[in-house]
Amino acid sequence: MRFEQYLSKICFKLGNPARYPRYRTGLRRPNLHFQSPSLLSLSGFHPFRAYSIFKGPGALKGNSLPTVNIPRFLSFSSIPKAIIRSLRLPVAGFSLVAGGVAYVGAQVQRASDYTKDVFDRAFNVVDTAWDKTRGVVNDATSINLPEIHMPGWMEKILRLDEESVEKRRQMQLRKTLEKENQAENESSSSGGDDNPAGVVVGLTGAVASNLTNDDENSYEKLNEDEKQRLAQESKDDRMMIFTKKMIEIRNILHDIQDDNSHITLPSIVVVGSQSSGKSSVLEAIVGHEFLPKGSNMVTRRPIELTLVHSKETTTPYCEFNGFQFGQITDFTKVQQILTDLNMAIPPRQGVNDDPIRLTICASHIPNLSLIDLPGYIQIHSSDQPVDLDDKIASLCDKYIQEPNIILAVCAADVDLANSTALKASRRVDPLGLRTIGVITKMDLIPPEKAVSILRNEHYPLHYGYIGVISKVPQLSMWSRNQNLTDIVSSRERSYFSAHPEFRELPVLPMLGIQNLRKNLIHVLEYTMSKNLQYTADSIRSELDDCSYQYKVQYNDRLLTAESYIAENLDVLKAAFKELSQKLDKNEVRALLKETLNEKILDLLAERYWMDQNILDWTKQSRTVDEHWQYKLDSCVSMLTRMGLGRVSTLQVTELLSKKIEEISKQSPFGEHPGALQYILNATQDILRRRYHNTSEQVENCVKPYKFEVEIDDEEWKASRSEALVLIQKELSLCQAAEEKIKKALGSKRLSQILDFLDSQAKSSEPLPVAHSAILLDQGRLMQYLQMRETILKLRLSTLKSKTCKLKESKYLCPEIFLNAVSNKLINTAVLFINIELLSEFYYQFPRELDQRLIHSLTSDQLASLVDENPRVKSQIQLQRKKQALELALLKINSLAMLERQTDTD
Ligand SMILES: Nc1nc2c(ncn2[C@@H]2O[C@H](COP(=O)(O)OP(=O)(O)OP(=O)(O)O)[C@@H](O)[C@H]2O)c(=O)[nH]1
Repeated sequence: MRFEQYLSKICFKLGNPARYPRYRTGLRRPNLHFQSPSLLSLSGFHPFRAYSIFKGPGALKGNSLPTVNIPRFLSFSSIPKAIIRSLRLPVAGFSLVAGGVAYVGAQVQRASDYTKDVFDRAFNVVDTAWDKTRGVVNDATSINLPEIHMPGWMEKILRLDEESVEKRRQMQLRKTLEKENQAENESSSSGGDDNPAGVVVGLTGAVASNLTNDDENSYEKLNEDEKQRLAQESKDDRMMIFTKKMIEIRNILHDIQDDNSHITLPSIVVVGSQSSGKSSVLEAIVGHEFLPKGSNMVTRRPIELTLVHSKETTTPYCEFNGFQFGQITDFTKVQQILTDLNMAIPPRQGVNDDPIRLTICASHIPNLSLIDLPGYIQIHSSDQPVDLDDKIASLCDKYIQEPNIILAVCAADVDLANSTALKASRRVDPLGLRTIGVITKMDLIPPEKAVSILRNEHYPLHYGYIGVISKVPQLSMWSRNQNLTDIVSSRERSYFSAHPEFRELPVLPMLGIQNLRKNLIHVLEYTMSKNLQYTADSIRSELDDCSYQYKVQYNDRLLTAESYIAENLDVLKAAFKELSQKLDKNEVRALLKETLNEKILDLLAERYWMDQNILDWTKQSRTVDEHWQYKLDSCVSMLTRMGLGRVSTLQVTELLSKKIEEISKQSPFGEHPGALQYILNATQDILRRRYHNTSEQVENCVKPYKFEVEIDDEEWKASRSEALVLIQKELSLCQAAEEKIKKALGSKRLSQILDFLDSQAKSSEPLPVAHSAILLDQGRLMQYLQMRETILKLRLSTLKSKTCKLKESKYLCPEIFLNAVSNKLINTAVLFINIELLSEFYYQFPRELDQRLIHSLTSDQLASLVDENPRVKSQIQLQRKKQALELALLKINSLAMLERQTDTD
């Protein structure tokens, strides 16, 4: 190949072969593309520059060598029952007494604190277990649900309003009084960190041990109303905790769910016609205006809302899951983001089923999971798709399936018979068992008609209807921060109390946002609880499947992004070590030698072989006059002033970059373009940092040679041998080129062409052209090569002669002297390149890799790097899914276990 290029280059310039001092193309010139822009700018190397040397003597001037570039069967409220029923245990009597008295007594405070703590453990034991492996499912748990605090309910938990429990408590109390200490011990030993039920039993015992008869008497002193109020509060708190836990589980499962997943945890899905008042209802529930508003169908994507009750949160905040907006406390901003995200769906598309996930955390909101959907439409505008109504209907149908609860929002001023929401809900829930009807705009119809709708006579629903007046009033500047729920409730109270029709008892609980909120909490909790076992079974089944796949496909080998990258780094570092042993001083020397040999040959060709007197001078006179002295001195000057510092440093940096790229591509990082880029950047950065220093050092140290080069005999001898090899190689190349032309044209035709060219040269008149221009070019090239062969042979014989044995004959044997000079330059350059560049690079590179690929990357960056390899990506995804399912199962089992124990008791 090199040979063809060599020939083609010559042919390129064939018009005047005599202008080409060497027919070498400089192919051995390094292809120096240093990626650093700054170094590139230093380069100045042009791919065709090699030709410039053919442009005559002057062309070489200034040319240095190329430069180096997320009715229930068992109520959760039975969890505390479980505790009460556990009072049948010897220790239990104490516990119940303690529960009643805990509310009022000072001792109770200590007991209840302990109880909270232990119950927390009962619920959160899985959290602890999970903590050990957390990190892998960071994404699933990325919503930072606030820490669960048992808000006073554990202080009240033992005070249940159920008579049977109270009787049992009395009986058990008598039985167990004498065995107090023993019970305490037993209960203590029955508790365990890893068994939630055990923890419950343990905690009651622990509480019991802290209580006295005085405490019980205090509880007895409470009147019935007080007891009922406390019991209700306790229930509400329990529900809240349960729902929150379930929402947590839902969030864990959210990110790992795919099309094959059958696990669904219930949410409340809000459906209704456009402008029926869905957003107003949701905002009244949340207490803030945050949903997109406008006439042009502003809800185009499902909005999955997770409401998280957090007592400690003084300033409510929102988080968009899957976005890096952080915690947003300004609800106007939330509204703007939601509007933008919705409006990003072009009208031509209509709706999109990719949900926006938003979590709202506040002290005044319940734990709820709600989904807002685009409103059903009757007609579409010209820029909307003709089948938009179908698209919305099918999107809503997707969400209103079991086990979700349907919140069918109907405006009171529209006949219920025409409610699209009710029609849709009836299709999937014909008995109306999981549909709640919300009648908005109650203020727009006569009270008697409103009451008639609420009586649930025409379109009965299991959970009935709730009438609201949810219109959000125009808020003044100073009332903007006020809780919207309070404002709406207050306006509702004024309206409903002003109309006697609403004062009838059966109707009262069916009115107002507050009642709607309470109903939603109860229905969601009930539905979740009802589905608890089914959900647990689904998770278990999916986990089994997932574990099986993991074992079969990956032999249960744990893989994390960190460990994967670390392992690959080890492989790369091993290859790097090998490289550093190979690419040593000798390698650099060979590289520079090749470069300088090219330079010498170019100089010889230009300065000597093109000289018309070379043949005579070599054959006959061999005199050293000024002419020939000047030639050698200028060649030495060209060699020593070629910018060796820059050239050699760039060549070595280029070689290093190339080698690092090669070993990186051969390493497992070869399948990670992103990681490769980090590696290459690290390489470039180190080399860039070392470049200037090294090149300066080399340049400074070769400076003396610009003025004087002293050669000893040994050096001369070695250089002579090398020069012979060099010229011999050049001769071989020349002969091979001739042979090639001969083969291509044939001997006969070639000699005809050569004869013609000879005759033409001798004739004063132009001869008739007997050959094509291409053939004539080939002939001229042949003449040129033959002449060069002759010169090279003569030079070889001179170099072999006695004359060239002595260093004093340097002007007669320039090839040897130039070779000796190049050796001196190379030795100096190699010395400093080795110290300033190679050693430093070999030290810094592995450390730079650790820094860039381990220490500096965020977990997201790390994950996206690892995901570049589809095989590893699917392994980590399956592993993440497995771990998320395990966590979800642990959490749901802890809830189910407490319920089962209560049932057994
Ligand atoms: N009088 C009265 N107006 C209400 C009531 N609830 C909502 N509105 C008004 O009805 C209009 C539509 O309310 P939205 O809450 O935006 O209805 P929507 O169903 O969310 O509308 P889309 O998102 O467009 O489907 C707004 O002008 C509200 O102010 C209400 O109880 N009484």
